[in-house]
Amino acid sequence: MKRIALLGSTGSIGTQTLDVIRLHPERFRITALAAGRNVDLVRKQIEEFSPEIVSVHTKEDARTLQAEYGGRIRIVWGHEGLIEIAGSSCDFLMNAVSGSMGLEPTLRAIENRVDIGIANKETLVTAGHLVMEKAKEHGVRLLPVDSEHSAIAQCLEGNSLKEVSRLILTASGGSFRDYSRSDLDGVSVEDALNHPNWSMGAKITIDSATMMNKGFEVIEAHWLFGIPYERIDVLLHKESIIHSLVEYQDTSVIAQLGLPDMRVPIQYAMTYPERLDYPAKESLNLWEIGALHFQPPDFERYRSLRLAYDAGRAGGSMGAVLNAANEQAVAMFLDGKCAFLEIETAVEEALSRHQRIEHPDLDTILRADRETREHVQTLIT
Ligand SMILES: NC(=O)C1=CN([C@@H]2O[C@H](COP(=O)(O)OP(=O)(O)OC[C@H]3O[C@@H](n4cnc5c(N)ncnc54)[C@H](OP(=O)(O)O)[C@@H]3O)[C@@H](O)[C@H]2O)C=CC1
Ligand SMILES: CC(=O)[C@@H](O)[C@H](O)COP(=O)(O)O
Ligand SMILES: [Mn+2]
Repeated sequence: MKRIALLGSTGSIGTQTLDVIRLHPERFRITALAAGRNVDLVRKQIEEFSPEIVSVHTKEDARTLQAEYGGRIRIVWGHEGLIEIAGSSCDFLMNAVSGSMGLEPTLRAIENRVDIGIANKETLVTAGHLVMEKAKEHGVRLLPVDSEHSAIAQCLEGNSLKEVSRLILTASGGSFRDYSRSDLDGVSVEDALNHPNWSMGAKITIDSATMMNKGFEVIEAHWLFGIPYERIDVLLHKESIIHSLVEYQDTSVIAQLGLPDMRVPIQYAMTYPERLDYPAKESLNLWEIGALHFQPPDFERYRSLRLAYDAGRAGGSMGAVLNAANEQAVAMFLDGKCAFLEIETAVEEALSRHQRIEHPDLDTILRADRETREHVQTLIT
């Protein structure tokens, strides 16, 4: 029985992780849950999964839940609560919170020597160097949950990284993939949230529409697989059937395919190196799909993708600034405080103003994150 702690239990990846656990009750048991503000859903999850410890965002919600559950469950709260869940007694941590708030819990779980299912890509964008170094030091595996990275890990199975010539990440193009740059002027939040292939949380759906999501995934792939940026490519593929590809030095290309369903990579991360049956399965019939389409990305149209490549290559503190500026600007777009195109303008401005720091430690990263958010607020308001 694998004991699972889950960060972000009320979100898109969190609820799908619980779906996987429901499919295999003999294999998995939830020991800890962490959520934000959705207390009604957390209550239902407590009733169904009987965790030993639960974290919520506010002290008030924690008090209410503690009064309801008495001594049966320990209720913690806030950022410290998330870190406590990551350090709790378990065999596997699924990190499915959104944003750089996932960084410190990831580092705590590594110290706790548990394998980590890493959905929270912002952790690696912000401080991939710290995370990978610490994971190596403590012998902890970071198992990719992101569909592209799960695909790459599957394409690498049984082969040597030394023989890889290129990683090719597929990209749907997001909600505005058929728009020209001038069409993006004044697009609404509602339209931006309408992803053609995937149902996901709001923040990643906006990242997908700007293609910052793909830029983040390039950085994520660099850290997870140790491949330099000049050998990581992005390929537009609007059907999201091929989840990514690996080219080997003999020019053979291995791809992983499947219908867009995040429960498949979630389950693979949780059972790796085994593959379990997927009882909810719907087979991929390529004849039903008909045709698959491919296009190279236009870096002028998708400027965020270029910004991410540049920040990744520059390294040091640039990833933290890229992520924090983007998080702040996306939150403001979702709140109706700025236009869609202002997201990338704010990120570009934050990156150009920042004095790059070579080997930032955790405090330096957290300071860069905080200062960048403050700076973006002044840029937009
Ligand atoms: N969704 C997807 O298909 C994919 C997601 N990812 C990555 O996975 C991560 C999660 O994405 P997704 O599931 O879509 O995001 P969601 O927005 O759907 O979920 C975010 C989760 O984090 C919780 N949360 C928010 N604020 C806080 C806080 N202050 N303290 C503690 N918990 C908090 C939310 O709780 P609450 O709702 O209770 O407030 C919710 O449980 C992201 O990094 C994303 O990039 C990667 C690939 C695919
Ligand atoms: C499901 C998943 O992994 C998302 O990150 C997805 O990749 C978003 O799609 P695009 O960024 O390709 O639009
Ligand atoms: Mn992805």
